[in-house]
Amino acid sequence: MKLSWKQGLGVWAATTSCLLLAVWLRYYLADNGFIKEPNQTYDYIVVGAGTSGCVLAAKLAASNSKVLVIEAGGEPPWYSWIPIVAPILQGSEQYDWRFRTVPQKFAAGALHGNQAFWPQGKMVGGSGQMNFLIHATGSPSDYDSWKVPGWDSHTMKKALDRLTCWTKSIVKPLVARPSFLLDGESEMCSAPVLAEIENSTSCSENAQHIQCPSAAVKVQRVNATETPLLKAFLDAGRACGHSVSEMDRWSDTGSFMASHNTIDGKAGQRWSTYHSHLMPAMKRYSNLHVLTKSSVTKLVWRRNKVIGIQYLDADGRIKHVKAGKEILLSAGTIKTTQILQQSGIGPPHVLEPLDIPMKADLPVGENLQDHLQVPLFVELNASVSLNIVKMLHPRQFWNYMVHGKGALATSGIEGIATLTKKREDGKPSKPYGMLILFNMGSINADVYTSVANIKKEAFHRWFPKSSSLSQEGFVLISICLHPRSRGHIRITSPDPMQPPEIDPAYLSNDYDVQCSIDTIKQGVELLNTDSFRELGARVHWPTFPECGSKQGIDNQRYLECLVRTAALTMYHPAGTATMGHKDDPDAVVDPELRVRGVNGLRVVDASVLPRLPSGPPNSVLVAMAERAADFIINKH
Ligand SMILES: Cc1cc2nc3c(=O)[nH]c(=O)nc-3n(C[C@H](O)[C@H](O)[C@H](O)COP(=O)(O)OP(=O)(O)OC[C@H]3O[C@@H](n4cnc5c(N)ncnc54)[C@H](O)[C@@H]3O)c2cc1C
Repeated sequence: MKLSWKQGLGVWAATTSCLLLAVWLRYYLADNGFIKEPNQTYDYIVVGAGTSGCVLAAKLAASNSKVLVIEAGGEPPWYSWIPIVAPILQGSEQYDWRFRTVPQKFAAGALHGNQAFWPQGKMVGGSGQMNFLIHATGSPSDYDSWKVPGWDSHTMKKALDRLTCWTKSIVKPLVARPSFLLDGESEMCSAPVLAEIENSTSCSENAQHIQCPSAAVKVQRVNATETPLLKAFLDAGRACGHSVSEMDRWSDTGSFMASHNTIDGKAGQRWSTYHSHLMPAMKRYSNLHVLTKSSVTKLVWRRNKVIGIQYLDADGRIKHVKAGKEILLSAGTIKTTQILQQSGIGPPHVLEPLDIPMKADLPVGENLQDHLQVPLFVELNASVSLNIVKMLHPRQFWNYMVHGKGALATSGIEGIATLTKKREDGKPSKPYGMLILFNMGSINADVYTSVANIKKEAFHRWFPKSSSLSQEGFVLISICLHPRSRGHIRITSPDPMQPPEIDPAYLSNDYDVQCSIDTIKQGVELLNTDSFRELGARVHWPTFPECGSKQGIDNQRYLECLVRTAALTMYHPAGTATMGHKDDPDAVVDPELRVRGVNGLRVVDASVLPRLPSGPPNSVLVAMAERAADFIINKH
């Protein structure tokens, strides 16, 4: 029987809808353990069910404690499990906090009002439920530079190794575990595996001996033999004299490699800490309660001890819950800062004008830092990239729904390079820049301009071919790994529902501009190698009028202007409740993440990072939260 195109479309739409419904049912019916009304008292209250909060809650619940997780957002939408759709959640009123910075003096020229938009997840899973899934562990020198007792590179390596389990390709087909082992249980990698590394060689001997952790980060490595673009990236790196490594390396020397993404390789799904930690713990422990759509506004005090929280429930009523042991703030950098200041923990110059009684004079909100990215579009004339037409092909849906494979099962991030350079004494520097290969030829102007606040005209000068849905190409992202600019987050009203003032002071330190330029130059150099020439690679230098008419790599003034115009957030705000030695005046929390001078309160999220690691921080935060849970369990 021959179908007309309309009938064919109808069959395709019906099949797709059924499959989507099946996925939806699978996730929604599986989620239990959410409560409507909390008890009056718990041992621990975890504020925020994001990357860090999910880990803490699961580990504390496994220690037999009564745990309440309180989350401002609701359950994540079913489509958040599909790796490629992450950007769709940005800008959503329901799932994104939609923070905005104040106008930036030295950056953000392409953005309306020089204001950067900062998406942050507002749902169970937090920002880890909408992120781009890059798994990175940083470099050893990152942790040593913190100079915080107990957080050196040696300790962090152990914590990160405990998280991730590498295995070799011959153990395929992968068998996903039905639920996670929790405390005290473990298994070997060679049996049901928790991580997929295809074609790995460097770790294969070790793989049999590594103990899989109780609740691991599943990591899928993009396979260079399947993606010609990644192969070209790695070959170009090699041709330019960089080292290329098979696996995530624990080293300060920098290298090019395939991206490791936190994707469940078997199902092709996002692997956030909701999935890895909270969801299995909710199914297993009746002492773990999760309350959603409830926003914590303040801490409740008895003298210098925090004994509970005040929150607004889903109907906007003010309510209170007590914690017998501790409150753990894991609300993410911005909201944790806000809750602390609103509760009287912060610097006098923030609290006094608002008549908020001071409980602890600490530099909460200072030391704000973020990674900035400069994305450049590289056009190709070979059919090797993803684009919207290819992604929407019915075969991709089928492949995804039936096999958990294909374009929808990827994040689009395929290659990562950590860069070093020669110092004056001839020795290599520590990693300073990162290149990311984002395999996406067509970029939707409406989506991108609205989520990133980009002026339409600037966008078209930046991504001139974006209107073609079948465009071949990729986005080469350059990141300065250790920016020196520091900003702040400050509340400007005693009303907890008013957003705080966010000023990252982007590019206020000239080092950050030059660091971005050096990274861009190393990225563009790759395009002159045979591997990219064969694909017809051509970079589009944005033609911003304010940057003059001489675009290109040899024009320093153009490059400076480009960075100040086109740098965007890489979504990693951190540092505002920084961790430090217990007597360090710049520290908000001590090495065990207790708020200095306050009893019963810890902070466990990106705000405690003294300095950003050499890469996206999500997996580092998972390791930190696992360690924090150990501190807490050992204490009580
Ligand atoms: C778009 C995007 C892409 C990213 N890509 C990557 C990547 O590829 N790789 C990577 O490593 N990192 C990435 N990141 C960064 C990474 O996801 C974050 O650093 C990490 O998730 C932060 O974890 P957290 O625990 O500090 O906070 P979050 O995960 O943001 O969790 C905070 C939680 O607290 C809740 N909350 C806030 N206020 C309250 C309140 N008052 N009451 C109750 N609950 C509250 C929030 O709703 C949220 O669920 C990305 C981030 C974004 C936004």
